[in-house]
Parts: sequence; C-alpha cells; structure tokens
Amino acid sequence: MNKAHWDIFCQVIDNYGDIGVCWRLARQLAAEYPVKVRLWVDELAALKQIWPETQLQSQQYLEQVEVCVWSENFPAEVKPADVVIEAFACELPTTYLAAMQVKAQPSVWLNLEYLSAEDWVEGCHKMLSMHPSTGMNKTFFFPGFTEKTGGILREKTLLEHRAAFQGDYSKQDAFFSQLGLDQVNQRTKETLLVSLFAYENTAVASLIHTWQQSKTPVMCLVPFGKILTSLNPLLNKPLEVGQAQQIGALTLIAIPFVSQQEYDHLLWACDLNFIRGEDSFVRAQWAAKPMVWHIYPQDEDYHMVKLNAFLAHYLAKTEPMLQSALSNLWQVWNQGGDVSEHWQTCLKLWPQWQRQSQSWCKQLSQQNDLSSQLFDFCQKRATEKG
Ligand SMILES: Cc1cn([C@H]2C[C@H](O)[C@@H](COP(=O)(O)OP(=O)(O)O[C@H]3O[C@@H](C)[C@H](O)[C@@H](O)[C@H]3O)O2)c(=O)[nH]c1=O
Repeated sequence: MNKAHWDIFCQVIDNYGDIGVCWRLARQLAAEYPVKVRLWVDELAALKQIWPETQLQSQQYLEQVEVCVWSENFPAEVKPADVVIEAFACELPTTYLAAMQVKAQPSVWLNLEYLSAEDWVEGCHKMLSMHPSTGMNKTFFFPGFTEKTGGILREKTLLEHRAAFQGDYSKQDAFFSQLGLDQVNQRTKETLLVSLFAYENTAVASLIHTWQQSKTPVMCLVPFGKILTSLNPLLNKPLEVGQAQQIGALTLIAIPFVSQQEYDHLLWACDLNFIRGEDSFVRAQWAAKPMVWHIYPQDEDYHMVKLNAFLAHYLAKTEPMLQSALSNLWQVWNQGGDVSEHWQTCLKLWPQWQRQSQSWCKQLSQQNDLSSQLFDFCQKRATEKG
C-alpha cells in the first residue's frame, strides 16, 4: 500500500505548546497510520527541549518522522505532500504554496487550530476558506471536547499504558530513580505529590504558604521554567534544578525539564498536577488525576472566557459543592489571587475530586481522537477526488 505523504508546518510562537502539539501529532500519525510524515519546524531548540534526541541539524529522522528545519530560504524544489497541515494559522512558504497550485492531484490543505472549549468552535470545525491569492481551499480543523469538533490527541494505547503505570508502584519508583529523584520514593504514604508547571503567577505565594502549614506533607516537583520566577523570590534561597527545600510541611524540588514521554509519566505518578497552555493541559486530563490549569494569558482577559467555557464542560456532571470549589480555585489561580481558602475547600472534597478526574477522562475517551479524525477526513477527501 502506498503511503500518503503528510507535511506539518510548525512555527514556534513562544513556549513549547506549538511544537508540543505538532510533534505529538507527527509521532502518532507516523506510528499508527499508513502515512509518511515530515515536520517542518522553525525552531529546533524548542523541539530539543521536549525531545532531547533532537540534533541541531537541518534534516533528520526521529521516531519515523522526517524532521526538517523551516528556514527563511525554503528549498524551492520541495514537492508538496498529499496532506498539508499548517498548525495554528502559520503561513506556508511561498514557493511551497506555488507548487501546491500546480500540483496535478491537489493536496488536502488543513489549518489545525488551537484547542478551545468555546461553543462557536463546533460551527467553525471543517469550515472551508478560499486562500485569496491562489484560490485554493483550506479546511479549518478545530480540536475540542465535543462530538462536533475534531477531538483531542490520544494515542491508541495511551490509556492502557497509563493504567499499567499507575497500577504498578515499582514502575513509578523506577521512573523517579531514573530521574535522580530517590527522595520522591522515600515520601510517606500520606504525602500529597504535586507537579507544578505554570506561567509566572503571583498566586503561587498563597499556595506555598498554605502547603507549608498543611497537616500532612506536600511534596511539590517543579520542572524548570517560568513559575520559578514567581516562586524563587518567596524563598530564602533560589531553587536550582536538582535542589530541594523544606519549608514546614512542604518539600519543594526543582526538577529538570523532562522529555515529552517522561512528562506523561510524571503526570501519571503525581496526585495532583498544575498544568498550563494546551498540550500539558490535555495530557493531565488523560492522567485522570486532579488538575489545576493555568491558561495561556490573552489580551483583555479573553482567556477567562476560554477557561470558563472549559469549566462548563468539565464540571457539567459534577456535584455543586465540588463544582464551585474547583471553579473558584481555577479562577483565582488564573487571576493571580489568594488561593488558600479555595485550596482548603477543594482538599476537603479530595475523594470527590479524584473521582471527577477519572470520570472526566472516561467521558473524554468515548470521543474520537484528533489524529483519527484528521486521518479519516483526509481519506474521505482522497476518495472523493479519486
Ligand atoms: C514541564 C514539561 C513540559 N513538557 C512538554 C509538554 C508539552 O508538550 C509542552 C508544553 O506545552 P503546553 O502545555 O501547551 O504549554 P506552553 O505554555 O509551553 O505552550 C503554550 O504555547 C503558546 C504559544 C500557546 O498559545 C498556548 O496555547 C500553549 O500551547 O512541553 C515536557 O516535555 N517536559 C516537561 O518537563
């Protein structure tokens, strides 16, 4: 069977979400579907951060994906693929676009959008748009949380792997040991193990203060990144990667930024995950553990609209007490306020919170995942054309 060629174009705007999503999609397509995937990325250093095997060279194969640097001098001889995905409305190279225009068998051209739980997404998913200068059509593909959207990324065996890891403490211990975190394995049974990945956030002061005074121990693992900028001024001595600090009931440990695969394991192993942006937010939902989302901040607080749109879905089937407790905690965390009281309320509802995280994950898993929806859509298009 001839494999269809897929090109994914990724422009790194900031952080790791753009490449995080594109790389995960590329890996899954290459591993699970009969397609040849080429990923064009303009900032290889961002890929290296989440996938350390990445070499800083213009072309390489990683995980059966051809990874190419997308530089300003885009090679004119590059032939357009059968399926072309521009991620997050990045602009395709002009020579590539010109080659698409004269291609005998037109490419399926898709714009993969950012994830949002807002209602309007359903109406715009799979909408066609004519490109002004070439007259070619591209289709908007919107990930989302409902049947009428493109779904979210979920590898075929993800939930099985997660369940196996979460059900086997020796696997979890081995994971922390291999990261040089034997200290985590020595925690007591009642310790709350937390991972903290967030943007700069003044709310962290109240969180740290509350955890310090907790009746039971809290161990907080902080992957190297922006939240340390807010955390470090609160400490007597700045936290460096590999270092731990004990303040009252709280042990803070700064850990290195790990690979995308290891990060999944971290989310699966922790009792509670603070996550941000898009990709870690999705992975935390598959971890089926309590989570607190720091959404990517936007102008005029538009992100709060998006946050509330997600909460409406996430908490729709949740009992009212937990609903308001989580909603308050998430909102105040995103507004940089004092989360102490809301944290205490959520903690009192801990077993319900855990159950809610599991049932949400189960509910989400009923939905078709993003890669399968993309693949089916392109197959259908190819048959229509053929
Ligand atoms: C903490 C950590 C994360 N990661 C990965 C998980 C994700 O793939 C990636 C982080 O991406 P996100 O969670 O999406 O958060 P982010 O803040 O890095 O990315 C954001 O970028 C902006 C440009 C977008 O507009 C946002 O929507 C969002 O995608 O890093 C690791 O591989 N190792 C780690 O140790």
